[in-house]
Amino acid sequence: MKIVRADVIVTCPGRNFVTLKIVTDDGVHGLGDATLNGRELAVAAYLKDHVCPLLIGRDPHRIEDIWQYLYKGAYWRRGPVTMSAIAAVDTALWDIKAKVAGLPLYQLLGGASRETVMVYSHATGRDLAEALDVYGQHVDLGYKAVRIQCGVPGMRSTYGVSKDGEAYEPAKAGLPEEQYWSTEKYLDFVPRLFEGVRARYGFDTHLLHDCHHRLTPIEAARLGKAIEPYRLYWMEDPTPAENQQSFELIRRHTVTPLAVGEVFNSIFDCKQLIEAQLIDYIRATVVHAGGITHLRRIFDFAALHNVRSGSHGASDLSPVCMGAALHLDLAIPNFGVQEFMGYPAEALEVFPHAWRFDRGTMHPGEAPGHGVDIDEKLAARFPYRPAYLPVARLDDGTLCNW
Ligand SMILES: O=C(O)[C@@H](O)[C@@H](O)[C@H](O)[C@H](O)CO
Ligand SMILES: [Mg+2]
Repeated sequence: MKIVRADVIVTCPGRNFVTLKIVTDDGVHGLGDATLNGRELAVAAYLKDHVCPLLIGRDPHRIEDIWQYLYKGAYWRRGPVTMSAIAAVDTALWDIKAKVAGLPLYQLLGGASRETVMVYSHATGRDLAEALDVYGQHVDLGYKAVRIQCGVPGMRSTYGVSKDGEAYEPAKAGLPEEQYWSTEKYLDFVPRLFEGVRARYGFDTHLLHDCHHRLTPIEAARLGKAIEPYRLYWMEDPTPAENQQSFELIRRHTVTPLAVGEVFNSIFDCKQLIEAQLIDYIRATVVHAGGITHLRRIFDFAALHNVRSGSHGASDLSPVCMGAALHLDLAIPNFGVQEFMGYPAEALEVFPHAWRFDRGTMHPGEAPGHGVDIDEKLAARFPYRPAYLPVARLDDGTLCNW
């Protein structure tokens, strides 16, 4: 079998997505997600100009060899653009292999280790009262794990909260929006949010929260310690993880579980975090961490150190990525939880999918491959629209972590 075509499809059904479609001489095709929020066209160009021509004529079954060829052969290793492109190729090849075998992808990964995949949803509110009400709505929908984010009194904007009460979407059309941030106000307020959740809903649901890289290690340590009575499932991205050693300081002070990894693209971004058991959940995902092949390697390494998975699944990771992620989630022994924000209705139409959601759990479905396809005619009706993640500044104008 040979690869005869590799096409990059850019579409914006509610938000921008980049998809790689690989076609074989047998007429089988596979899809991979290549979406990098706010830098979509860079990955599209990397694929079109530098990767697709290298694929033509190769045997699609040689997934590991093609992965190594694209990784080692580029000379320039790692980085989100390169690794998202490699991920797209890898995911499409696994899709093809499973389709040829006539099996859902999870069967090729060792078969199901569980019946369903627990997902966590996003409860957001402009203030405490709204956030607590929305949390309750998610519990009523059957979610067993809910992440809560809330507007902070005295702060004009904050991470993770939609302005209009609609579904939260971080990227905005046009140039990046400037937001403001005050760690002091946040740290004063946020323990009350978790106290409110536990007082009203008890301890039956897993409670999650994303700090979105905003704290210094010592601030994160202070927060983790303060919120121990509310027993969070995890505190996510408390501080930027470029310096993995930072987490030693946080760990020394708190038993609040830590989850990190949505911006990671390689096992080397989390090697120390995992080896030294500085985190509890690794949140890397298929599209940004080199595809099924490389993410499986990360998860297996994490399993050796009692670290569980908690893959990023925001709406900027396409329904193709979600499909692929669910197969891995179902198969690996050290699964923790999968993020699921849902998608705009148009996106679900552009990407027909076998995965399904049922009261806080998901399943990748039994279709051969990863089970997600693309309606190219419909996709063409939604051309790319520039959209960017915001940036954040402190009161004095200093640019800080968003
Ligand atoms: O945990 C999450 O879902 C977030 O951190 C994301 O919304 C993140 O900001 C976006 O996916 C960035 O593209
Ligand atoms: Mg996050």
